[in-house]
Amino acid sequence: MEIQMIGTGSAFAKAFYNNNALIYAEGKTLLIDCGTTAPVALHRMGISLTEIDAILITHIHADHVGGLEELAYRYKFVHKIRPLFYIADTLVDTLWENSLKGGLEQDGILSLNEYFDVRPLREGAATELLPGLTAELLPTRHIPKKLSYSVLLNGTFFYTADMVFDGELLRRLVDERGVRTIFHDCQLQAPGVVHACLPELLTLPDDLQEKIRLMHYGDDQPEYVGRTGKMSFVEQQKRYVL
Ligand SMILES: O=c1ccn([C@@H]2O[C@H](COP(=O)(O)O)[C@@H](O)[C@H]2O)c(=O)[nH]1
Ligand SMILES: [Zn+2]
Ligand SMILES: [Zn+2]
Repeated sequence: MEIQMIGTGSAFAKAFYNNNALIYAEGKTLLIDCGTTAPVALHRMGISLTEIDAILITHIHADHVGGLEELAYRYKFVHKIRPLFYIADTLVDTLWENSLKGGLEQDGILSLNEYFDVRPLREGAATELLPGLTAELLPTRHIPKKLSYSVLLNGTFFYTADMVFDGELLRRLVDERGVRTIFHDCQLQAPGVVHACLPELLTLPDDLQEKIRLMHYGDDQPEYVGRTGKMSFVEQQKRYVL
């Protein structure tokens, strides 16, 4: 399994694309989240939508779902394919009713299923998304009363969506679930109100920090190189073997 972030930026970053990822496994490709900048990032990387076999959505913020209208139209009317689309069962209706319907509903097209092969996921249940690629959604805290899910891939790789600091969860995942690598969203300056912030992540013991790579950062990221303890930054568009 390999990962390539098409972007590593925060919601407001301008020097980086939105924090969305491509996962490569056994010749197939999964897109995790599809923010507003995803279509242009994929285009500039030379990646065709036809190379993406499935999409997984973590939560409903524009830097994670804002590119879906364009993808839906291009898949349906240009490529004439309906890719697999994974999302927590608790978010399916909200995504359509509150985010996409205004743009995508038209005569004879009344649901997200017309564009994507929607496969609702139950939280906590490991599901094979593509051959050789299983995912388990873990509800993690982000915005009060707003559902957001982090993802455990193939049991060993933990990809936070957007989440506040939760050192106990990270400890349990490593000690009890065998997680070896963590890609963690990170707000570089305190306070981390809706994300983990760097000062909080720096309180983690070295053995956890060594497993963590930081993503979802702001345009000030270059100022923090060398100031992240045992953690390191994920580089946008570089491929990592997991
Ligand atoms: O209660 C809130 C809600 C949002 N924010 C800011 O907005 C962005 C939302 O985008 P994310 O993708 O979740 O980052 C968040 O980073 C905050 O900057 C907030 O401060 N408080
Ligand atoms: Zn975000
Ligand atoms: Zn968010």
